[in-house]
Amino acid sequence: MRSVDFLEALFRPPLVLGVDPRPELHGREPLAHIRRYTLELLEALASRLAAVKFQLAFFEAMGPEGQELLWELVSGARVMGLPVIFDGKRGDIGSTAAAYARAYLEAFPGSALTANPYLGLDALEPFFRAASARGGVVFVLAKTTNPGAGFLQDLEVAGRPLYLHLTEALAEAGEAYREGPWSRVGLVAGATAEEAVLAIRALAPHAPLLLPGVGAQGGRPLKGPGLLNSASRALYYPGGRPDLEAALEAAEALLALVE
Ligand SMILES: O=C(O)c1cc(=O)[nH]c(=O)n1[C@@H]1O[C@H](COP(=O)(O)O)[C@@H](O)[C@H]1O
Repeated sequence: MRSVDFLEALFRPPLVLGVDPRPELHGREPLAHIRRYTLELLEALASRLAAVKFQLAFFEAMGPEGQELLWELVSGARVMGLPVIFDGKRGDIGSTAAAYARAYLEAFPGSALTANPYLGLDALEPFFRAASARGGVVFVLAKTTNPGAGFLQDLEVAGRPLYLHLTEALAEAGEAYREGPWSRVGLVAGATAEEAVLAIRALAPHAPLLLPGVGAQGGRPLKGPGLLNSASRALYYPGGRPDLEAALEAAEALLALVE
């Protein structure tokens, strides 16, 4: 039996803490402060979260020490039994995708990775296989929160937007990776576009849905099976700075809308 499985996140409180650390908000020894603040936050919030989502770009931007910090925080979350999402939006030809899959889904069994579908389904298969073998989940971008997302995602093809064609194809591909009610092929749908979330859910009833954009980007949390509401700045920097007490209050306020 596997000791950790990301699908368990779907049975926890439906809130994801996004960790996107900005060193300029952490004083004179920023990395040490980020380490301490994040671990305290995770400890205080662990039982109230579905998962923690580490945005890889912010750690990469801190150089080699940032990478080290990331691994320490990932280890901390795992020790606390908190499921981890690596937000890397990876996507490349199959052989390279397989290397990304090794780096995240295989090295950290029971975790999730965000993926970019632009290269096609064959390029996503290594992620799906690794997730399936190691108790993970892949969240594929379907409908994103950025203002220009519609340029490709809403493109009308055969009478409906491209993101729904993608959703249908991924729901079909995800059937091979379904265990009970949930597939290991999940989708990302911005909480900023509620109608799109509902349309995606209708076409992909077995896909776990990651809903970013809660709070800072104007999205509000949505309630429903398999919906994971994700907030980064609104939870990690409530009021624009690190603040443990305010973060706990923000988490409870968001959860009150969906529990
Ligand atoms: O995959 C994501 O998490 C994601 C997808 C998307 O469509 N929009 C989006 O904002 N995100 C990520 O979610 C986080 C949003 O941060 P906040 O706006 O501070 O909550 C960032 O880490 C983004 O990279």
